[in-house]
Amino acid sequence: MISLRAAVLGGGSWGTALAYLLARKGYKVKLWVRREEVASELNTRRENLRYLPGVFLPEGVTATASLEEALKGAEAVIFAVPSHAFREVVRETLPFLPPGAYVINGAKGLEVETRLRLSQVFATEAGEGALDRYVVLSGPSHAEEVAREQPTAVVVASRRWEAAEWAQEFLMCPFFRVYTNPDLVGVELGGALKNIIALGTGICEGIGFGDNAKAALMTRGLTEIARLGVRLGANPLTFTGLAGVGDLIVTCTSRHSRNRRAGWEIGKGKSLEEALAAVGMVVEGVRTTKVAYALAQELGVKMPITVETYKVLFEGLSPLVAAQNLMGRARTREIEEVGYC
Ligand SMILES: NC(=O)C1=CN([C@@H]2O[C@H](COP(=O)(O)OP(=O)(O)OC[C@H]3O[C@@H](n4cnc5c(N)ncnc54)[C@H](O)[C@@H]3O)[C@@H](O)[C@H]2O)C=CC1
Ligand SMILES: O=C(CO)COP(=O)(O)O
Repeated sequence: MISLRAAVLGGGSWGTALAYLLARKGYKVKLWVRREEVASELNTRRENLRYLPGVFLPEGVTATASLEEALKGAEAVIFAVPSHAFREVVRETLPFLPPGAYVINGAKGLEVETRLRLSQVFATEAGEGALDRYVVLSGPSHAEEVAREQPTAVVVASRRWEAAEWAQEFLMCPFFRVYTNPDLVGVELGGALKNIIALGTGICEGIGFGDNAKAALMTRGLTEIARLGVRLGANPLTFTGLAGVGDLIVTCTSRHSRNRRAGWEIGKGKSLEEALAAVGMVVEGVRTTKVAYALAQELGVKMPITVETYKVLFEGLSPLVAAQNLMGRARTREIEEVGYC
């Protein structure tokens, strides 16, 4: 592919890793960060010490604190900011967004105040028609491994097939394999909801439970992700793919996962605030638990793991009691529940 210009918005671990990848593909990359000092440190040191130490940015990456400069001439704009900042950054970006540019969103979360998926947030800010150039990027992809060129497979989805295919070609490289999926709703929800289960798995490990408990949480967690997903219009098969089971596996088991780590700290007895401070990076699952809990109540979807995780995070329930509650639920069938609400 000919050399393209890309703007990556967000100088955390994911933004830095994606800027690295795109520059390795030979593109000219502008990495937007909020603070001038951070931009100049990235430009001189070539390393993001706070969020992705040990990774050196290729020459093709220039950091800037100016959105206007970052977006000038960009063929693609990649959002890599936490989901709670997404609406605000979209709003600031719109005046400078080149008309034909594709928007690729790597954030994995839901908006707490509105309970919207991030593509819906984008549509409310940019207009419904802008969704034709909007693509979500999801799947098992820890920044620490992507930026070290470790083999990774991800998925992109858009309501317009051509946009997903464009993003696939744009992102794909020998260490980053990109699949397409037409199910925007399912790919967004899979990426967001798996973080709740990763928190739960971390809690479980922090308590000292073993691999059986972890496997049970992941499997039954996938069931409730699919239940809510189907109720919200997703294709259940998406949850058997990279944005579903794939990302669930990596987030529940990887030493890189911030959601799993935060859960582990809570399982060891830390408060939510202490756990978040110990992680020091965004833990999307905390806010997503709030949204999924509210949606489950409102829509009457059975999500017992989400409910217990919510109570541990926000109502001071002891993790051990939460585990007992899950184990002590009325006996039920396995298969008939899958994909149901
Ligand atoms: N780190 C990873 O391996 C992956 C992360 N993601 C997703 O990417 C999104 C970003 O996560 P990370 O980069 O990992 O987070 P991070 O915690 O490493 O960094 C967050 C970055 O966002 C910036 N930020 C915070 N509030 C902001 C605001 N209001 N406006 C602009 N920038 C703001 C922070 O200064 C920081 O640079 C999340 O939704 C996460 O789930 C997705 C795939 C992989
Ligand atoms: O989504 C991710 C990997 O695919 C990152 O997960 P964490 O935010 O838990 O680190």
